[in-house]
Amino acid sequence: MSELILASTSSARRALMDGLGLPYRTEAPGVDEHVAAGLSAEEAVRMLAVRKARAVQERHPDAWVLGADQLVEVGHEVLGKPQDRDAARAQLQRLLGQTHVIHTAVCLLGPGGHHSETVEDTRLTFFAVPPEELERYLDTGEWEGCAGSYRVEGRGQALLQKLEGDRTNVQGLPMLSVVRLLRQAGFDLFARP
Ligand SMILES: Nc1nc2c(ncn2[C@H]2C[C@H](O)[C@@H](COP(=O)(O)OP(=O)(O)OP(=O)(O)O)O2)c(=O)[nH]1
Repeated sequence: MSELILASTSSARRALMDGLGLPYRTEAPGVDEHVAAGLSAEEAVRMLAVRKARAVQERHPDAWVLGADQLVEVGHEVLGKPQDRDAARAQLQRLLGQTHVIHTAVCLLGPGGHHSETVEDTRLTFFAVPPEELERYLDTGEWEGCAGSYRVEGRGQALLQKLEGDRTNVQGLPMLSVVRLLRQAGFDLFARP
C-alpha cells in the first residue's frame, strides 16, 4: 500500500493511531477551519474532515490520507476548542450536569479516487460538580487543545457519569470506524513490517 498520512496536528489523534501499529506519518492540514453559519455540527465536522484530508492529498496524490474533525453539541450550542481558561470554564459550566454529544468525522482518501467518510457520535453525561471542583479541574490544564475542555481519558473521567458510544471517538478518532474504513480500503492491519 502507498504511504498513509494522518492529516492532523492533534497529539490525541497521533496517540490513537500509534496504538493501531500501522506505519503512518502526520502532516498538518493547514486549512481554514471556518464553515458557513447554519450548518449542523454533523455537516460542519464532515466538511472539515474532508477539507483537511483533501488539502494533504493535493500535496501527495499517491498517498492514503486520513482527516478528522470534532465538535461538541450541547442543547443548540456547538463547542470547539477553548481559546483560554475563561472560555474553558464557560464550556464546562455548560456541560456539567448535562448530556452532550461529541461528533467526530473521519475521511479516508486514497489513490484512484478512493473517498470514504463517516461521522460517529458519542453521548456523555457529566456530574454537576461545585465551582471549586471545576476550578481544580481547570488547574490540570487538560482543557488545552480539547473540544469541550476535557480529556475523557485523563482526570476528566472524574466528571463522567455516563458514556454511550465509542470512547476513542471522544479522544479524537472513532477507532472502530477508522479500522472499518482502513479494512474496506484494503489495508492489511497486521502486515509484516
Ligand atoms: N486527549 C484528548 N483529546 C481530546 C478529547 N476531546 C477532544 N480532544 C481533542 C482532539 C482534537 O485534537 C481536538 C478536537 O479539535 P479538532 O477536531 O479541531 O482537531 P485539532 O485542531 O486539535 O487537530 P487537527 O485539526 O486534526 O490538526 O480536541 C479528549 O477527551 N481527550
